[in-house]
Amino acid sequence: MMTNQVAPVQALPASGAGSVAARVVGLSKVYGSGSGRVVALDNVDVLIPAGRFTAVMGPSGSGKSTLLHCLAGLDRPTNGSVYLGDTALESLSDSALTELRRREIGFVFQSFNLVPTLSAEENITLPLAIAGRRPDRGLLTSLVNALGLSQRLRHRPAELSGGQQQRVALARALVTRPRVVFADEPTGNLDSRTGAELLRLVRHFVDENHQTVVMVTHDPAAAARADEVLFLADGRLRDRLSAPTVEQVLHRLAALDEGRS
Ligand SMILES: Nc1ncnc2c1ncn2[C@@H]1O[C@H](COP(=O)(O)OP(=O)(O)OP(=O)(O)O)[C@@H](O)[C@H]1O
Repeated sequence: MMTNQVAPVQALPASGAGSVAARVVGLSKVYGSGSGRVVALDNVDVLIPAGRFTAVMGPSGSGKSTLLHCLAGLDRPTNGSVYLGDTALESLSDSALTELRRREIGFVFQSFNLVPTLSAEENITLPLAIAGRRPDRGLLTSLVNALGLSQRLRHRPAELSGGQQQRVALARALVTRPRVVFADEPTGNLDSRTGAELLRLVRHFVDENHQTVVMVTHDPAAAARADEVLFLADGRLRDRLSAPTVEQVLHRLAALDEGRS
């Protein structure tokens, strides 16, 4: 059932249709040592296609967030390689990695992580301000309109609903035109209707703007909005499912549990 194959590095085109946005090869991540040693990821190969929506599922502690953090350059692997496009992250110094992250990666967190003292607009443009770049007004307007935030730009996060805050966080992740947006349980703090609306917007940016998105989720309905679901268990890639339905996702999760017991 599992097709855990990674094409040779040289054979992968850098951009364009059918290209690869990111990949990990032989990725392992070990935390701690001695009796506190935890193998969070164990020799994982994953390929993230450009312009597609990939979901990552698996039981609690299976390594989903660790995989996302390694892919996004927020955490360094113990072994193996992470590529963003053609760039091997291990070849970069910490400052070059920070620079690359600012340019090429957007991140959406479960808890929104907005700056409470800044307005919605200031939160959205913060990554550009940090990078010393001016906002592209056309892009900003189209993002704000697509996300239904035009009447909320002067509001602070505390004056916004959870769904609005997460839409601000999504705009902030998209405003730099990143190569990949990583989302760690972006609907985890939203009710199901608001979560579904956020996923509709994510899907819109994938379909209309060819945005690459990788999302960790526990919710089969959320995963079913993706083009492909990767299933992790015990730090390993156990299964993958293309064009998922909710029923198929549930079935694969059950099979994953049976495989572990
Ligand atoms: N900084 C850390 N120090 C020590 N162990 C860690 C650290 N981060 C993660 N782990 C361990 O690594 C394993 C994988 O954690 P990870 O957060 O990636 O799992 P997850 O699948 O995202 O879980 P959840 O669904 O509960 O968020 C777990 O056993 C966790 O306890």
